[in-house]
Amino acid sequence: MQVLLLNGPNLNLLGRREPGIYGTRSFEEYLPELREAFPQFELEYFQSNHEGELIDKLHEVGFTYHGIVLNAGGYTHTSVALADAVAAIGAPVVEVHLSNLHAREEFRQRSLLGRNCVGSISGFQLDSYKLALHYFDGQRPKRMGFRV
Ligand SMILES: O=C1C[C@@](O)(C(=O)O)C[C@@H](O)[C@@H]1O
Repeated sequence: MQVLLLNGPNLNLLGRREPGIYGTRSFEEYLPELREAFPQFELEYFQSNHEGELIDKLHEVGFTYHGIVLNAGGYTHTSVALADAVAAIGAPVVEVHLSNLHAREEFRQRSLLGRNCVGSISGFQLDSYKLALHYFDGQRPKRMGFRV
């Protein structure tokens, strides 16, 4: 089952960018740990600093993948177009953030995407992604008590 991990602007600098807020590990460092923890999923990772590329990626996988874990970075708070793309596709999207948005500046406390997502996870650093994948794991079809 395919799941897309989609990161938006500036998340390519994780580990170097404001480490007091976002931690000291890059996403590339974390990814193998995530893949090991969830061997049941085929995890594809895509990052872009460009709004249109993020939208194109959502369109590309949004009608075939099992789910999408989306950290839209700053676009979370500004992008109607990205929010529309999340609403347009069929795959469920879980919004994630490393930092606890509720404990930050007021402009970060509003997500334009949130209403179109199945849920939002914020504040658990890189483990926010793990928690999102646990949600998708719980959504897998089960038969006779065994995972299929
Ligand atoms: O780029 C980011 C990262 C972020 O999405 C997070 O993961 O905590 C929070 C956003 O407000 C910020 O613009």
